[in-house]
Amino acid sequence: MEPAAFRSGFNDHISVESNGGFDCPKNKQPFIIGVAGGTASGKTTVCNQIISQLHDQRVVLVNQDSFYRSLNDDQLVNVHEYNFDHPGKACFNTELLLSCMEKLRRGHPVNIPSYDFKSHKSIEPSRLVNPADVIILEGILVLHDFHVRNLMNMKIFVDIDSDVRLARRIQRDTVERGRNIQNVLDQYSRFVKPSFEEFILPSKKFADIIIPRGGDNDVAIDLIVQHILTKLGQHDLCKIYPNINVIFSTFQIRGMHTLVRDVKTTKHDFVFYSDRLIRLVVEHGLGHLPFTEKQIITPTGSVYSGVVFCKRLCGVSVIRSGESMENALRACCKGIKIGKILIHGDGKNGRQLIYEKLPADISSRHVLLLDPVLASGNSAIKAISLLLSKGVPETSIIFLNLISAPEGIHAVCRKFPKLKIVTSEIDSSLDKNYGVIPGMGEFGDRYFGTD
Ligand SMILES: Nc1ncnc2c1ncn2[C@@H]1O[C@H](COP(=O)(O)OP(=O)(O)O)[C@@H](O)[C@H]1O
Ligand SMILES: Nc1ccn([C@@H]2O[C@H](COP(=O)(O)O)[C@@H](O)[C@H]2O)c(=O)n1
Ligand SMILES: [Mg+2]
Repeated sequence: MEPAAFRSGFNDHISVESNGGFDCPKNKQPFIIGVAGGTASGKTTVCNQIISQLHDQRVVLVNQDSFYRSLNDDQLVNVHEYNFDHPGKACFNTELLLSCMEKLRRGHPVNIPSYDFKSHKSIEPSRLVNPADVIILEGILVLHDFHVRNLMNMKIFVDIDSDVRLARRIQRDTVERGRNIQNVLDQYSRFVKPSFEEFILPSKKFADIIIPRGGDNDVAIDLIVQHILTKLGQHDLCKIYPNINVIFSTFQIRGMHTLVRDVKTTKHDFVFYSDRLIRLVVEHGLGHLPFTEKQIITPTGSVYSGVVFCKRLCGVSVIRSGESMENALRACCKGIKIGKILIHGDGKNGRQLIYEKLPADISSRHVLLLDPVLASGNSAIKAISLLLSKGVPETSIIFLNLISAPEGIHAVCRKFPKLKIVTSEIDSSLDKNYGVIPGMGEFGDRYFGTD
């Protein structure tokens, strides 16, 4: 089965032939967005907002600025004579840009040059960019060049009044790019403004979406994000199933995922970072338990209106991977009872319950079901069915895991709409062996060192 991110028919107006015979089947290509606009219109700001709202997706940003050619010594002496806003070959290395985009589109990692606006040169180190489901290409002239434009599935033009842009450019270039006001104004009137009028503004006609007010336009950004999610087929999971809770993604969490998902990560690091992620998921899951209000007196004699933790809890781990989550649960809930379930069966084969040992009074407890990976959902369904047969109400079950595949979410949530799932990331799909993609491999083997 193809990953969900690639199954939704996006890129359907791009065929393999029309894009230079790329070796990737057309339904496996990433969604490419171009963001153009005049200098300081807010392109970078808009891109960052889109990226932060797409936090569960694999997104990369490529800047056209990275492909500025380094100035040589003669050019540097007369830098104020240089036109950085012209689409000609002398200014940008568009061939390199196209080749990097082509590699990313084929699913290969690329090294993107780093550009320094103060020295007007490419500098080391370059930036390693990994393939992603969404690639955003941003820059003043990305809609001008036919070949670059032709890469895009969605073309955006950020449109802001020129006065506002000039004011922002003066501020930015004097603060961040080592310029003085006179340089900025001279460059603006000699090169930036004429090139904007001749090349950039006319490229607006190629845009699918024009965003007035740039980064202030929350509605436009939200619509764009919803459209991308729809195209990725990831749109509705949290909306269709309100019982799914994905913990808020931060760079810390992305960093931990990067480590645990990396095939090169050592067992020691895998365990360390999995434990950190598990702890976050467990803490988040506990936040979904019912509570009662309580007022206490602080040492200052003041009244604090708080809550009391839910007391009747238990954990149930699905052997063997789920056992890796027990320590975090014990660390958060002193003396918690933990039951075990062993289920046999792989892939889409039927699941068999091999062993279970659950607290006798489980039906009167809230149950935290522990299993780090939700793949097809078959094991989870078996485990949840057992809990229900023991009299645990569906509403009293919180299923905690690190990664969930959309297939598993659909299967579990359709069958058990009243339980809660707490996860740290939703992945793209399952492969033909029912492994989660991109996934993290066989969790139990990596965690317990049996791989
Ligand atoms: N909506 C906004 N309100 C205020 N300042 C903004 C806004 N959007 C961008 N800026 C500022 O204007 C400058 C240019 O924005 P940037 O996103 O870098 O534009 P571009 O990438 O189009 O050149 C930056 O200093 C940025 O912080
Ligand atoms: N060495 C350079 C290279 C480029 N510029 C200016 O940068 C502008 C593009 O970046 P934005 O973030 O504003 O889109 C472009 O207008 C160039 O004039 C520069 O000043 N020095
Ligand atoms: Mg920018």
